[in-house]
Amino acid sequence: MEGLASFRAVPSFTSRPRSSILGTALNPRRGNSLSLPSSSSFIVRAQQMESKDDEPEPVKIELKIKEWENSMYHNEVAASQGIRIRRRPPTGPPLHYVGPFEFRLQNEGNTPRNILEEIIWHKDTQVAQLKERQPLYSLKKALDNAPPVRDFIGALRAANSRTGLPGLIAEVKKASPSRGVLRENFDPVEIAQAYEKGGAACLSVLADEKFFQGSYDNMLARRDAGVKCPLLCKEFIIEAWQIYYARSKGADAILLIAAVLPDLDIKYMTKICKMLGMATLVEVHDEREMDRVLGIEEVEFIGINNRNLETFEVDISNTKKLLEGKRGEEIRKRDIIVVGESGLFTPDDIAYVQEAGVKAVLVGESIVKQSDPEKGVAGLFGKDISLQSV
Ligand SMILES: O=C(O)c1ccccc1NCC(=O)[C@H](O)[C@H](O)COP(=O)(O)O
Repeated sequence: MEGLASFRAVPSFTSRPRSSILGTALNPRRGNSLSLPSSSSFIVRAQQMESKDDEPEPVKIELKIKEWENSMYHNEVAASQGIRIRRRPPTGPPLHYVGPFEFRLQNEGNTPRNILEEIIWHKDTQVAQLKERQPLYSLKKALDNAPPVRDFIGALRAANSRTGLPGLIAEVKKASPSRGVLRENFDPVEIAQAYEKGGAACLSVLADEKFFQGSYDNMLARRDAGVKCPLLCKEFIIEAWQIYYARSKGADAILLIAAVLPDLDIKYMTKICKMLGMATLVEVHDEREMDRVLGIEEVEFIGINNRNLETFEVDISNTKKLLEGKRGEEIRKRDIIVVGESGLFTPDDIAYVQEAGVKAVLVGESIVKQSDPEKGVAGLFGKDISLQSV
């Protein structure tokens, strides 16, 4: 269904030069013709190319076409792997004209279909801006001053053998799209210290500002405050540049979401992490994603999210379902560490996912909401799991 989004009068319809580009373009990667949306909407896209700089008009149009082709190509590959999350269309909603009026139509193609897609489209814009300020070559130089990498998976294994319980990745989470603000009085460093004292093996730090009220700077602040737990940068990664950025801010591990990234991206980004000494937690939500990820030999660390990031529905039996049968066997054979993520509130929940086969859990809401997060950790496990206790 189409809806009117914005509407304004333009001085003259003919004052805007129309491009002669029509409904097909060459896709250089495949050397064949790529089918485009209806020619009229494509002409309007080309018309929209308002300049940010002094590039001549044909160059700008060419660049926009390339940009458009890239996102279309990505979406085609992603869709062939069952990925529903699309990349942001580079030119936004197309313009339409009626007499002297110009208006934009919101439709399936140019409006995010769910919250995850909205986050990804926002990331796309944000990363483009950040990259302009700090291109990859200067980011790579900044890595020389980054704090040394700590062994994220090693810390989880050690905690698991010390306590006999899943190692805890405690999430420092102020707010979320599904739950709103979780904790008003939020001091990220104080919460991290409390989690560590309570026995967390690692911390998950939300970096996204717009949807989670997180920040990259929280990571460095924690390290400066002497927090020793390795840090997972909880961010929506769509480009390798973000991995270098996370490392420069002190991250020891990053998250890759299989619902967003095609297999080749996961493989490539996992290799970059390895090169940087970081761990890669690859997150899945359903059997199809699990099978894709198990098909990537570089993967050694998998998170099963019990939350559907498109609908927010949470069901902890998802962890059990994905670890049953052949998948569980393969995971054990390859000694892959599995993390049960989201919706874990009680010692029974922890016992349930442990029984299903996880060696670690990622928990946010239930512990961050406690007035004393250190005690919250003990409450979650039904016992004191701090270093002093065992
Ligand atoms: O938590 C959300 O609302 C959310 C929405 C969209 C994308 C991601 C989202 N959360 C990320 C997570 O999966 C959780 O922060 C993490 O697993 C901890 O979950 P919980 O213990 O239930 O807070």
